[in-house]
Amino acid sequence: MRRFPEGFLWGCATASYQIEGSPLADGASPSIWHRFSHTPGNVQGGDTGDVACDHYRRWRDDVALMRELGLKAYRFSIAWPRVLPDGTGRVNEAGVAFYDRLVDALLEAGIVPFATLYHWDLPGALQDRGGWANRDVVGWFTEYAGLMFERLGDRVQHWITLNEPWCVAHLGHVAGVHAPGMRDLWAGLRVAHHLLLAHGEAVAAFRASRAGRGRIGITLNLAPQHAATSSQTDRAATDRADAYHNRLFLDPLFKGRYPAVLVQHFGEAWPEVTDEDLAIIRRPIDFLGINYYSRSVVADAPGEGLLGIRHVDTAGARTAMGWEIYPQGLYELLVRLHREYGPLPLYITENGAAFDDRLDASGQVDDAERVDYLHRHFLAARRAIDDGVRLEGYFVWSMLDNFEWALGYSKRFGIVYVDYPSQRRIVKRSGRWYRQVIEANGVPE
Ligand SMILES: OC[C@@H]1[C@@H](O)[C@H](O)[C@@H](O)c2[nH]c(CCc3ccccc3)c[n+]21
Repeated sequence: MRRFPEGFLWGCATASYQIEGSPLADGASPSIWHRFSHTPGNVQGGDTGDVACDHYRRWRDDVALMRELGLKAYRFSIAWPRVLPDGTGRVNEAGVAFYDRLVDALLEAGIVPFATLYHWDLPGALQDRGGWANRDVVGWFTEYAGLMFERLGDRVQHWITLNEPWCVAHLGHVAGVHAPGMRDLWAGLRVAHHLLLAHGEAVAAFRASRAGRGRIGITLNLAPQHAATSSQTDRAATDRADAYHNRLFLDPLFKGRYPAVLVQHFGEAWPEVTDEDLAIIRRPIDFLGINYYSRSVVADAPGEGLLGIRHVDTAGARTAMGWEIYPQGLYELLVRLHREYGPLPLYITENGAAFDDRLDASGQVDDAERVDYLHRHFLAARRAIDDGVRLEGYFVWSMLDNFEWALGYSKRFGIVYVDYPSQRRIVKRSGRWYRQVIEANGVPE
Protein backbone atom coordinates (compact mmCIF):
# COMPACT_ATOMS: atom_id res chain seq x y z
CA MET A 1 0.00 0.00 0.00
CA ARG A 2 1.41 3.41 -1.02
CA ARG A 3 0.27 5.79 1.71
CA PHE A 4 -0.14 9.52 1.08
CA PRO A 5 0.93 12.17 3.62
CA GLU A 6 -1.26 12.69 6.69
CA GLY A 7 -4.04 15.19 5.92
CA PHE A 8 -3.78 14.78 2.13
CA LEU A 9 -6.91 16.38 0.66
CA TRP A 10 -8.71 13.85 -1.53
CA GLY A 11 -11.62 15.41 -3.38
CA CYS A 12 -13.66 15.84 -6.52
CA ALA A 13 -14.08 18.84 -8.82
CA THR A 14 -17.05 20.24 -10.69
CA ALA A 15 -17.98 23.58 -12.32
CA SER A 16 -21.12 25.72 -12.15
CA TYR A 17 -22.26 25.71 -15.79
CA GLN A 18 -21.52 22.00 -16.13
CA ILE A 19 -23.65 20.71 -13.25
CA GLU A 20 -26.06 23.34 -11.88
CA GLY A 21 -28.78 23.82 -14.53
CA SER A 22 -31.36 26.57 -13.78
CA PRO A 23 -29.11 29.14 -15.49
CA LEU A 24 -31.68 31.95 -15.22
CA ALA A 25 -33.31 31.09 -11.90
CA ASP A 26 -33.78 33.52 -9.00
CA GLY A 27 -32.44 36.58 -10.77
CA ALA A 28 -29.42 35.03 -12.50
CA SER A 29 -28.56 36.48 -15.91
CA PRO A 30 -27.40 34.65 -19.08
CA SER A 31 -23.72 33.71 -19.19
CA ILE A 32 -21.68 33.53 -22.40
CA TRP A 33 -22.02 29.72 -22.20
CA HIS A 34 -25.81 30.02 -21.98
CA ARG A 35 -25.71 32.13 -25.15
CA PHE A 36 -23.08 29.91 -26.84
CA SER A 37 -24.87 26.62 -26.16
CA HIS A 38 -28.19 28.10 -27.29
CA THR A 39 -26.61 29.13 -30.59
CA PRO A 40 -27.19 26.26 -33.06
CA GLY A 41 -24.08 24.44 -34.25
CA ASN A 42 -21.86 25.20 -31.27
CA VAL A 43 -22.53 22.20 -29.05
CA GLN A 44 -22.83 18.55 -30.10
CA GLY A 45 -26.44 17.41 -30.25
CA GLY A 46 -27.64 20.94 -29.52
CA ASP A 47 -27.07 20.21 -25.81
CA THR A 48 -27.20 23.10 -23.32
CA GLY A 49 -26.65 23.62 -19.59
CA ASP A 50 -30.33 24.37 -19.03
CA VAL A 51 -30.77 21.29 -16.81
CA ALA A 52 -27.34 19.58 -16.64
CA CYS A 53 -27.25 17.65 -13.33
CA ASP A 54 -29.95 19.88 -11.80
CA HIS A 55 -27.48 20.54 -8.98
CA TYR A 56 -28.92 24.01 -8.36
CA ARG A 57 -31.96 22.18 -6.90
CA ARG A 58 -30.39 18.89 -5.82
CA TRP A 59 -27.37 20.35 -4.03
CA ARG A 60 -28.37 18.99 -0.62
CA ASP A 61 -28.55 15.39 -1.88
CA ASP A 62 -25.30 15.89 -3.79
CA VAL A 63 -23.51 17.02 -0.64
CA ALA A 64 -24.88 13.92 1.09
CA LEU A 65 -23.46 11.88 -1.79
CA MET A 66 -20.05 13.55 -1.33
CA ARG A 67 -20.14 12.57 2.33
CA GLU A 68 -21.05 8.98 1.35
CA LEU A 69 -18.02 8.99 -0.95
CA GLY A 70 -15.92 10.13 2.00
CA LEU A 71 -14.57 13.20 0.19
CA LYS A 72 -12.22 15.35 2.28
CA ALA A 73 -12.63 18.35 -0.05
CA TYR A 74 -14.83 19.55 -2.89
CA ARG A 75 -13.85 21.96 -5.66
CA PHE A 76 -16.77 23.87 -7.20
CA SER A 77 -17.08 27.11 -9.13
CA ILE A 78 -19.25 30.16 -8.49
CA ALA A 79 -21.44 31.39 -11.35
CA TRP A 80 -20.64 35.11 -11.64
CA PRO A 81 -24.01 35.77 -13.40
CA ARG A 82 -25.91 34.46 -10.36
CA VAL A 83 -24.30 36.85 -7.89
CA LEU A 84 -23.77 39.91 -10.14
CA PRO A 85 -26.33 39.66 -12.98
CA ASP A 86 -24.99 42.80 -14.67
CA GLY A 87 -21.43 41.64 -14.04
CA THR A 88 -20.80 44.56 -11.69
CA GLY A 89 -22.86 46.70 -9.30
CA ARG A 90 -26.18 45.25 -8.18
CA VAL A 91 -25.85 42.10 -6.04
CA ASN A 92 -28.41 39.31 -6.55
CA GLU A 93 -28.84 38.08 -2.96
CA ALA A 94 -30.65 34.89 -4.06
CA GLY A 95 -27.59 33.97 -6.12
CA VAL A 96 -25.21 34.57 -3.22
CA ALA A 97 -27.54 32.58 -0.94
CA PHE A 98 -27.15 29.46 -3.12
CA TYR A 99 -23.39 29.38 -2.52
CA ASP A 100 -23.82 30.40 1.10
CA ARG A 101 -26.03 27.36 1.72
CA LEU A 102 -23.75 25.08 -0.28
CA VAL A 103 -20.68 26.12 1.75
CA ASP A 104 -22.53 25.64 5.04
CA ALA A 105 -23.67 22.16 3.97
CA LEU A 106 -20.11 21.22 2.96
CA LEU A 107 -18.69 22.37 6.31
CA GLU A 108 -21.45 20.50 8.14
CA ALA A 109 -20.43 17.35 6.22
CA GLY A 110 -16.77 17.90 7.18
CA ILE A 111 -15.80 18.65 3.58
CA VAL A 112 -13.27 21.43 2.84
CA PRO A 113 -14.65 23.81 0.16
CA PHE A 114 -12.35 24.97 -2.67
CA ALA A 115 -14.06 27.80 -4.57
CA THR A 116 -13.13 28.62 -8.17
CA LEU A 117 -14.17 32.19 -8.96
CA TYR A 118 -14.18 31.77 -12.74
CA HIS A 119 -14.81 28.54 -14.62
CA TRP A 120 -15.79 30.10 -17.97
CA ASP A 121 -19.33 31.42 -17.38
CA LEU A 122 -18.81 35.17 -17.84
CA PRO A 123 -21.97 37.32 -17.53
CA GLY A 124 -23.26 38.04 -21.05
CA ALA A 125 -23.67 41.68 -20.00
CA LEU A 126 -19.88 41.94 -19.69
CA GLN A 127 -19.32 40.23 -23.04
CA ASP A 128 -21.50 43.01 -24.50
CA ARG A 129 -18.86 45.43 -23.15
CA GLY A 130 -15.98 43.52 -24.77
CA GLY A 131 -15.56 40.74 -22.21
CA TRP A 132 -12.02 39.50 -21.47
CA ALA A 133 -10.70 41.37 -24.53
CA ASN A 134 -11.51 44.68 -22.82
CA ARG A 135 -8.89 45.59 -20.22
CA ASP A 136 -11.71 47.03 -18.04
CA VAL A 137 -12.45 43.38 -17.20
CA VAL A 138 -9.63 43.59 -14.65
CA GLY A 139 -11.75 45.94 -12.52
CA TRP A 140 -14.95 43.98 -13.13
CA PHE A 141 -13.34 40.69 -12.01
CA THR A 142 -11.71 42.31 -8.98
CA GLU A 143 -15.08 43.70 -7.86
CA TYR A 144 -16.68 40.25 -8.24
CA ALA A 145 -13.81 38.54 -6.40
CA GLY A 146 -13.96 41.09 -3.58
CA LEU A 147 -17.68 40.48 -3.13
CA MET A 148 -17.16 36.72 -2.85
CA PHE A 149 -14.26 37.12 -0.42
CA GLU A 150 -16.52 39.35 1.68
CA ARG A 151 -19.53 37.03 1.63
CA LEU A 152 -17.88 33.57 1.81
CA GLY A 153 -14.36 34.33 3.03
CA ASP A 154 -15.17 33.59 6.68
CA ARG A 155 -15.81 29.93 5.76
CA VAL A 156 -13.98 29.34 2.47
CA GLN A 157 -10.22 29.19 3.06
CA HIS A 158 -9.11 27.98 -0.40
CA TRP A 159 -9.70 30.16 -3.45
CA ILE A 160 -8.83 29.63 -7.11
CA THR A 161 -9.06 32.83 -9.17
CA LEU A 162 -9.29 31.32 -12.68
CA ASN A 163 -9.80 27.87 -14.15
CA GLU A 164 -7.49 27.37 -17.15
CA PRO A 165 -6.83 30.82 -18.59
CA TRP A 166 -5.30 29.02 -21.61
CA CYS A 167 -8.70 27.57 -22.51
CA VAL A 168 -10.46 30.91 -22.02
CA ALA A 169 -7.94 32.69 -24.27
CA HIS A 170 -7.25 30.02 -26.90
CA LEU A 171 -10.41 27.92 -27.13
CA GLY A 172 -12.70 30.90 -26.55
CA HIS A 173 -10.94 33.62 -28.57
CA VAL A 174 -8.46 32.02 -31.03
CA ALA A 175 -9.90 28.64 -31.97
CA GLY A 176 -13.45 29.84 -31.32
CA VAL A 177 -14.70 26.41 -30.23
CA HIS A 178 -15.70 27.64 -26.76
CA ALA A 179 -17.67 30.71 -25.65
CA PRO A 180 -17.64 33.48 -26.75
CA GLY A 181 -16.62 31.79 -30.05
CA MET A 182 -14.12 34.38 -31.31
CA ARG A 183 -11.39 33.57 -33.85
CA ASP A 184 -8.98 36.43 -33.40
CA LEU A 185 -5.35 35.87 -32.37
CA TRP A 186 -4.83 39.55 -31.60
CA ALA A 187 -7.81 39.43 -29.17
CA GLY A 188 -6.79 36.03 -27.77
CA LEU A 189 -3.32 37.23 -26.76
CA ARG A 190 -4.82 40.28 -25.03
CA VAL A 191 -7.37 38.04 -23.27
CA ALA A 192 -4.48 35.97 -21.88
CA HIS A 193 -2.82 39.13 -20.57
CA HIS A 194 -6.06 40.54 -19.11
CA LEU A 195 -6.81 37.23 -17.39
CA LEU A 196 -3.42 37.33 -15.68
CA LEU A 197 -3.89 40.99 -14.69
CA ALA A 198 -7.33 40.20 -13.28
CA HIS A 199 -5.81 37.27 -11.35
CA GLY A 200 -3.10 39.53 -9.89
CA GLU A 201 -5.52 42.27 -8.83
CA ALA A 202 -7.82 39.66 -7.24
CA VAL A 203 -4.83 38.35 -5.25
CA ALA A 204 -4.24 41.85 -3.86
CA ALA A 205 -7.96 42.21 -3.03
CA PHE A 206 -7.81 38.83 -1.28
CA ARG A 207 -4.86 39.85 0.89
CA ALA A 208 -6.79 42.97 1.96
CA SER A 209 -10.05 41.11 2.63
CA ARG A 210 -11.47 39.24 5.61
CA ALA A 211 -10.65 36.05 3.69
CA GLY A 212 -7.01 37.06 3.64
CA ARG A 213 -5.85 34.47 6.13
CA GLY A 214 -6.86 31.69 3.73
CA ARG A 215 -5.02 30.49 0.62
CA ILE A 216 -5.38 31.76 -2.92
CA GLY A 217 -4.05 30.25 -6.15
CA ILE A 218 -4.79 29.72 -9.82
CA THR A 219 -5.53 26.56 -11.82
CA LEU A 220 -3.66 25.92 -15.08
CA ASN A 221 -4.15 23.09 -17.58
CA LEU A 222 -0.62 21.85 -18.21
CA ALA A 223 0.60 19.08 -20.49
CA PRO A 224 4.17 17.85 -21.12
CA GLN A 225 5.15 18.46 -24.75
CA HIS A 226 7.43 15.72 -26.13
CA ALA A 227 9.39 16.06 -29.40
CA ALA A 228 8.45 13.42 -31.98
CA THR A 229 12.14 13.05 -32.99
CA SER A 230 15.41 14.49 -31.70
CA SER A 231 15.77 16.63 -34.84
CA GLN A 232 16.51 20.31 -34.29
CA THR A 233 13.28 21.31 -36.07
CA ASP A 234 11.10 19.01 -33.95
CA ARG A 235 12.82 20.22 -30.79
CA ALA A 236 12.25 23.86 -31.74
CA ALA A 237 8.61 23.07 -32.55
CA THR A 238 8.22 21.40 -29.15
CA ASP A 239 9.72 24.42 -27.45
CA ARG A 240 7.13 26.65 -29.15
CA ALA A 241 4.35 24.26 -28.08
CA ASP A 242 5.62 24.18 -24.49
CA ALA A 243 5.85 27.98 -24.47
CA TYR A 244 2.28 28.42 -25.76
CA HIS A 245 0.59 25.64 -23.80
CA ASN A 246 2.49 25.81 -20.51
CA ARG A 247 4.91 28.71 -20.10
CA LEU A 248 2.55 31.38 -21.46
CA PHE A 249 1.04 31.48 -17.96
CA LEU A 250 3.70 29.84 -15.76
CA ASP A 251 6.47 32.29 -16.71
CA PRO A 252 4.64 35.58 -16.00
CA LEU A 253 3.07 34.17 -12.81
CA PHE A 254 6.31 32.85 -11.32
CA LYS A 255 9.13 34.56 -13.26
CA GLY A 256 7.59 37.94 -14.09
CA ARG A 257 8.11 37.66 -17.86
CA TYR A 258 6.49 36.17 -20.93
CA PRO A 259 8.37 33.50 -22.94
CA ALA A 260 10.64 35.34 -25.44
CA VAL A 261 10.00 32.67 -28.08
CA LEU A 262 6.31 33.68 -28.11
CA VAL A 263 6.98 37.41 -28.26
CA GLN A 264 9.18 36.74 -31.31
CA HIS A 265 6.82 34.25 -32.88
CA PHE A 266 3.73 36.44 -32.64
CA GLY A 267 5.48 39.69 -33.61
CA GLU A 268 3.18 42.68 -33.93
CA ALA A 269 0.19 40.66 -32.67
CA TRP A 270 1.83 40.51 -29.23
CA PRO A 271 0.18 42.95 -26.77
CA GLU A 272 1.80 45.94 -25.14
CA VAL A 273 3.12 44.72 -21.72
CA THR A 274 4.49 47.12 -19.08
CA ASP A 275 6.66 46.38 -16.05
CA GLU A 276 3.76 47.53 -13.86
CA ASP A 277 1.57 44.87 -15.48
CA LEU A 278 4.18 42.18 -14.82
CA ALA A 279 4.48 43.23 -11.18
CA ILE A 280 0.70 42.80 -10.74
CA ILE A 281 0.71 39.39 -12.42
CA ARG A 282 3.59 37.97 -10.39
CA ARG A 283 2.15 38.80 -6.95
CA PRO A 284 2.92 35.79 -4.73
CA ILE A 285 0.23 33.10 -4.46
CA ASP A 286 -0.17 30.32 -1.91
CA PHE A 287 -0.54 27.32 -4.23
CA LEU A 288 -0.73 26.29 -7.87
CA GLY A 289 -3.65 24.18 -9.11
CA ILE A 290 -2.82 21.76 -11.92
CA ASN A 291 -5.31 20.19 -14.32
CA TYR A 292 -3.55 17.19 -15.86
CA TYR A 293 -5.06 14.82 -18.42
CA SER A 294 -2.36 13.77 -20.87
CA ARG A 295 0.74 14.82 -22.84
CA SER A 296 1.32 15.91 -26.44
CA VAL A 297 3.88 14.62 -28.96
CA VAL A 298 4.97 17.43 -31.27
CA ALA A 299 6.58 17.63 -34.71
CA ASP A 300 7.65 20.62 -36.80
CA ALA A 301 5.07 21.51 -39.46
CA PRO A 302 6.17 24.74 -41.21
CA GLY A 303 3.28 27.09 -41.90
CA GLU A 304 0.71 24.88 -40.20
CA GLY A 305 -1.62 26.52 -37.67
CA LEU A 306 -0.65 29.02 -35.06
CA LEU A 307 2.77 27.65 -34.15
CA GLY A 308 3.91 25.69 -37.22
CA ILE A 309 3.52 22.41 -35.35
CA ARG A 310 1.45 19.28 -35.58
CA HIS A 311 0.52 16.75 -32.90
CA VAL A 312 1.73 13.25 -33.66
CA ASP A 313 -0.47 10.28 -32.81
CA THR A 314 1.14 7.72 -30.54
CA ALA A 315 0.38 4.07 -29.91
CA GLY A 316 -1.13 3.21 -26.58
CA ALA A 317 -4.52 3.36 -24.96
CA ARG A 318 -6.69 6.46 -25.17
CA THR A 319 -9.73 7.71 -23.29
CA ALA A 320 -13.09 8.44 -24.93
CA MET A 321 -11.76 11.97 -25.54
CA GLY A 322 -8.97 10.50 -27.69
CA TRP A 323 -6.39 11.57 -25.10
CA GLU A 324 -3.43 9.25 -24.60
CA ILE A 325 -3.38 7.59 -21.16
CA TYR A 326 0.06 8.72 -19.92
CA PRO A 327 0.38 8.73 -16.13
CA GLN A 328 4.15 9.25 -16.17
CA GLY A 329 3.43 12.66 -17.66
CA LEU A 330 1.87 13.66 -14.35
CA TYR A 331 5.01 12.67 -12.46
CA GLU A 332 7.19 14.53 -14.97
CA LEU A 333 5.03 17.65 -14.80
CA LEU A 334 4.92 17.78 -10.99
CA VAL A 335 8.70 17.41 -10.70
CA ARG A 336 9.28 20.08 -13.35
CA LEU A 337 6.94 22.54 -11.61
CA HIS A 338 8.64 21.91 -8.28
CA ARG A 339 12.12 22.46 -9.73
CA GLU A 340 11.48 25.27 -12.23
CA TYR A 341 8.61 27.21 -10.65
CA GLY A 342 8.42 26.18 -7.04
CA PRO A 343 8.80 25.04 -4.44
CA LEU A 344 5.24 25.95 -3.61
CA PRO A 345 2.26 23.84 -2.51
CA LEU A 346 0.56 22.12 -5.43
CA TYR A 347 -2.92 20.66 -5.81
CA ILE A 348 -4.05 18.50 -8.68
CA THR A 349 -7.30 20.39 -9.17
CA GLU A 350 -8.40 18.11 -12.02
CA ASN A 351 -7.45 14.67 -13.26
CA GLY A 352 -9.84 12.06 -14.65
CA ALA A 353 -11.06 10.33 -17.77
CA ALA A 354 -14.07 9.86 -19.99
CA PHE A 355 -14.95 6.33 -21.03
CA ASP A 356 -18.06 4.93 -22.69
CA ASP A 357 -19.86 4.11 -19.46
CA ARG A 358 -22.99 1.98 -19.67
CA LEU A 359 -25.44 0.74 -17.10
CA ASP A 360 -25.19 -3.08 -16.99
CA ALA A 361 -28.11 -5.47 -16.46
CA SER A 362 -27.98 -4.89 -12.72
CA GLY A 363 -28.09 -1.12 -13.22
CA GLN A 364 -24.48 -0.59 -12.20
CA VAL A 365 -21.44 0.84 -14.04
CA ASP A 366 -18.38 -1.38 -13.98
CA ASP A 367 -15.88 1.27 -15.14
CA ALA A 368 -12.69 -0.77 -14.63
CA GLU A 369 -10.83 1.46 -17.13
CA ARG A 370 -11.45 4.54 -14.98
CA VAL A 371 -10.28 2.70 -11.86
CA ASP A 372 -7.09 1.73 -13.70
CA TYR A 373 -6.59 5.27 -15.04
CA LEU A 374 -6.96 6.84 -11.60
CA HIS A 375 -4.87 4.16 -9.88
CA ARG A 376 -1.93 4.72 -12.24
CA HIS A 377 -2.16 8.50 -11.93
CA PHE A 378 -2.36 8.35 -8.13
CA LEU A 379 0.84 6.25 -8.11
CA ALA A 380 2.56 8.78 -10.40
CA ALA A 381 1.58 11.58 -8.01
CA ARG A 382 2.84 9.53 -5.06
CA ARG A 383 6.23 9.12 -6.81
CA ALA A 384 6.46 12.88 -7.22
CA ILE A 385 5.91 13.31 -3.48
CA ASP A 386 8.83 10.90 -2.91
CA ASP A 387 10.94 13.36 -4.96
CA GLY A 388 10.05 16.26 -2.68
CA VAL A 389 7.07 17.73 -4.52
CA ARG A 390 4.73 19.53 -2.07
CA LEU A 391 1.54 17.95 -3.39
CA GLU A 392 -1.21 18.58 -0.85
CA GLY A 393 -4.38 17.40 -2.54
CA TYR A 394 -5.97 15.71 -5.52
CA PHE A 395 -9.40 16.49 -7.05
CA VAL A 396 -10.80 13.88 -9.42
CA TRP A 397 -12.64 15.28 -12.44
CA SER A 398 -15.47 14.76 -11.91
CA MET A 399 -17.83 13.80 -9.13
CA LEU A 400 -20.77 13.62 -11.54
CA ASP A 401 -21.13 13.00 -15.26
CA ASN A 402 -21.89 16.49 -16.56
CA PHE A 403 -22.05 18.98 -19.49
CA GLU A 404 -18.75 18.54 -21.35
CA TRP A 405 -18.74 21.95 -23.11
CA ALA A 406 -18.81 21.68 -26.92
CA LEU A 407 -19.29 17.89 -26.61
CA GLY A 408 -22.43 18.28 -24.53
CA TYR A 409 -23.49 15.20 -22.55
CA SER A 410 -21.78 12.77 -24.92
CA LYS A 411 -18.75 12.37 -22.61
CA ARG A 412 -18.96 10.97 -19.09
CA PHE A 413 -16.14 11.88 -16.65
CA GLY A 414 -17.97 11.14 -13.42
CA ILE A 415 -17.16 8.63 -10.71
CA VAL A 416 -20.92 8.83 -10.27
CA TYR A 417 -23.18 8.10 -13.25
CA VAL A 418 -26.00 10.55 -13.95
CA ASP A 419 -29.08 9.10 -15.64
CA TYR A 420 -30.17 12.44 -17.12
CA PRO A 421 -33.84 11.64 -17.85
CA SER A 422 -34.45 10.64 -14.21
CA GLN A 423 -31.52 12.63 -12.72
CA ARG A 424 -30.71 9.53 -10.66
CA ARG A 425 -27.14 9.35 -9.37
CA ILE A 426 -25.53 5.86 -9.54
CA VAL A 427 -22.12 5.46 -7.89
CA LYS A 428 -19.82 3.75 -10.40
CA ARG A 429 -17.23 1.12 -9.50
CA SER A 430 -14.64 3.93 -9.59
CA GLY A 431 -16.66 5.88 -7.00
CA ARG A 432 -16.69 2.91 -4.62
CA TRP A 433 -12.98 2.34 -5.27
CA TYR A 434 -12.18 6.02 -4.63
CA ARG A 435 -13.99 5.88 -1.29
CA GLN A 436 -11.62 3.07 -0.24
CA VAL A 437 -8.58 5.01 -1.41
CA ILE A 438 -9.65 7.98 0.70
CA GLU A 439 -10.36 5.78 3.71
CA ALA A 440 -6.92 4.13 3.43
CA ASN A 441 -5.27 7.40 2.38
CA GLY A 442 -3.38 5.30 -0.12
CA VAL A 443 -3.45 2.96 -3.10
CA PRO A 444 -2.17 -0.59 -3.55
CA GLU A 445 1.26 -0.67 -5.27
O1 LIG B 1 -12.62 17.94 -20.46
C1 LIG B 1 -12.75 17.58 -19.12
C2 LIG B 1 -12.53 18.81 -18.23
C3 LIG B 1 -13.64 19.86 -18.35
O2 LIG B 1 -14.91 19.28 -18.14
C4 LIG B 1 -13.35 20.96 -17.30
O3 LIG B 1 -14.40 21.92 -17.21
C5 LIG B 1 -12.07 21.70 -17.68
O4 LIG B 1 -11.53 22.39 -16.55
C6 LIG B 1 -11.06 20.77 -18.29
N1 LIG B 1 -9.82 21.10 -18.73
C7 LIG B 1 -9.30 20.02 -19.35
C8 LIG B 1 -8.00 20.02 -20.06
C9 LIG B 1 -8.01 21.16 -21.13
C10 LIG B 1 -9.17 20.99 -22.07
C11 LIG B 1 -10.39 21.59 -21.75
C12 LIG B 1 -11.48 21.45 -22.60
C13 LIG B 1 -11.35 20.72 -23.78
C14 LIG B 1 -10.13 20.13 -24.08
C15 LIG B 1 -9.04 20.25 -23.22
C16 LIG B 1 -10.20 18.99 -19.24
N2 LIG B 1 -11.26 19.47 -18.57
